[in-house]
Amino acid sequence: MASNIKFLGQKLAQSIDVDLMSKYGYAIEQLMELAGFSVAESIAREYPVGKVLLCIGPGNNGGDGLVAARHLKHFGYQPVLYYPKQPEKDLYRNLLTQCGHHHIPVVDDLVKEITASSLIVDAIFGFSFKGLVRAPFDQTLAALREASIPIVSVDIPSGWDVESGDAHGVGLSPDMLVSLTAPKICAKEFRGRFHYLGGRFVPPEMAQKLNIPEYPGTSQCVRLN
Ligand SMILES: NC(=O)C1=CN([C@@H]2O[C@H](COP(=O)(O)OP(=O)(O)OC[C@H]3O[C@@H](n4cnc5c(N)ncnc54)[C@H](OP(=O)(O)O)[C@@H]3O)[C@@H](O)[C@H]2O)[C@@H](O)CC1
Ligand SMILES: [K+]
Repeated sequence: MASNIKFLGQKLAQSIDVDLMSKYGYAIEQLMELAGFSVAESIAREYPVGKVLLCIGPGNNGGDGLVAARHLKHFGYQPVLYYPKQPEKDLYRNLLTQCGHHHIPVVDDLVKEITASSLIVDAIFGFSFKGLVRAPFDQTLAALREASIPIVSVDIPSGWDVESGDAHGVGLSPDMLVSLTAPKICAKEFRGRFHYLGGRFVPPEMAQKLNIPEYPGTSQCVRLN
């Protein structure tokens, strides 16, 4: 590990998120844009341009995926979205509209798209995931577990408990994990090749408490392993 960075439990991760949007004055759109941008940059550092299947969940982890898709398109990748549960919320609708105007299609046949892609982005569940995976995402995770292409997980490997990891044995085994703000406790169990940190929006007071490493130059991400 590159620094003595703090690993966050579920409650602490959620309270940091609240602090960023109250005490520190951020809007969720700003945080999400920088989070998703950092995911796209982490991917661009390690994987060649190609077709990327982004699996989008119903919360803000999914929002990060929608942002990452748009930046990946600008970087020359061919993103497609699998988005089985689309909440009626302006935040996500606007991000989806932006993807539409970037000619990023929404696809239905997950198994077919896995076969046609060179990389999967898991933006299904983040730090608010709890309990056993409910439908329709139980089926989604089952299909993704069968995939033979690399998976990049945003913040948490989906299906993993935020603190105890893949306690039920139904979670994904990503090749890359992009932790946002700071890694969650489950990231100690990460066995993939690339562990990155993104979300370069942490104010110095908070960065010091969490032992966030220096981001190099103008980069939005820093490798942790
Ligand atoms: N400060 C930061 O670092 C920032 C972090 N950001 C990102 O936000 C992420 C956290 O987002 P979040 O709080 O919206 O929750 P998230 O994990 O996406 O999931 C919630 C959804 O999942 C669902 N759900 C839950 N359990 C389930 C189950 N067992 N089976 C099925 N469904 C289940 C739940 O459904 P519900 O329980 O409400 O029915 C709800 O719809 C964080 O990880 C990071 O990626 C950035 O965007 C901004 C800055
Ligand atoms: K995820």
